[in-house]
Amino acid sequence: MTADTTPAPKAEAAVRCTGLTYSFGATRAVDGLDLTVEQGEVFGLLGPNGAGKTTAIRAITTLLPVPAGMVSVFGLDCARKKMQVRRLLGYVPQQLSADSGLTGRENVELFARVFDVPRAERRARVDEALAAVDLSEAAGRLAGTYSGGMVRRLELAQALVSAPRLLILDEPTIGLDPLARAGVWDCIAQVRAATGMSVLVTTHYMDEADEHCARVALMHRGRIRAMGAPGDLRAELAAQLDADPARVSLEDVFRHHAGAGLTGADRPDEGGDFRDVRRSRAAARR
Ligand SMILES: Nc1ncnc2c1ncn2[C@@H]1O[C@H](COP(=O)(O)OP(=O)(O)OP(=O)(O)O)[C@@H](O)[C@H]1O
Repeated sequence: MTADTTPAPKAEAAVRCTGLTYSFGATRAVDGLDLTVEQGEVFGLLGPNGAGKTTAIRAITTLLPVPAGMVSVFGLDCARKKMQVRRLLGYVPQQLSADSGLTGRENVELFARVFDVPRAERRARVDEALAAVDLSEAAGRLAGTYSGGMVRRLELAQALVSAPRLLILDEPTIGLDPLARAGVWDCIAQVRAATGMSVLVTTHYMDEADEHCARVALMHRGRIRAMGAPGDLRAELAAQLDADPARVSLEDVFRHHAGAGLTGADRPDEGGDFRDVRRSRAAARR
């Protein structure tokens, strides 16, 4: 008897974008984006302010139309199966979505109702979501009394309560101190390990993506400039430059692929590079 060598059918990708293009008037925010997020992976979409990350995410979440190209989530066409796609998603937007006048628990309960979690399961699912982000003890306090890190984790609980297969997070750690950032990433890792859900996250913190994402896409001016496992991208550049791989960062990879344009010198309205962005956000917080 011969062994069956037929390869197992490949699982449908969690996200597949092919030639996604989106313009705001004359501004081409996303310019022919090809991207695949495999099931179960944590995928980082990286780039400076204005790179087109949020626009791409909003097309994937069906909040923006797909005027050119194709976007699918678990094989469902985002342009034609909006409601089915939405049922598979948990989305934490960049803007704060928690209500400071409600307790942590009430915020999560609200999302459970909005996402139509069956009434009989609601209490248990809210408890589980709060426990997953380590907010069980603080659940009875008003969200307005939470620290920045707790608010971000609360928003994560809001997105998790509907048990999504794909979690999409837009800049989940922006404005947080290093300890709070680590707390958010720990929650993401634990939930992913427990549920096997796929995670698509945008950030311009290259060091965080390097540590926490299985694969990343480096985006600049609406286009992907490099894509792969962070370690592979760093090793490739080190080999090209004949440099010590330990001394090559993901930020170096980005600079290498995005070139001089990253400084914004030829696009003054966008302004600055990663270090400038970090500095300006830090200054804004002060
Ligand atoms: N509603 C809008 N109207 C007009 N232009 C927009 C709008 N939203 C985004 N843009 C422009 O589209 C481009 C991509 O913006 P987008 O917000 O997708 O970038 P981003 O990578 O998410 O940036 P950030 O890290 O600041 O969130 C930018 O040039 C931006 O100015």
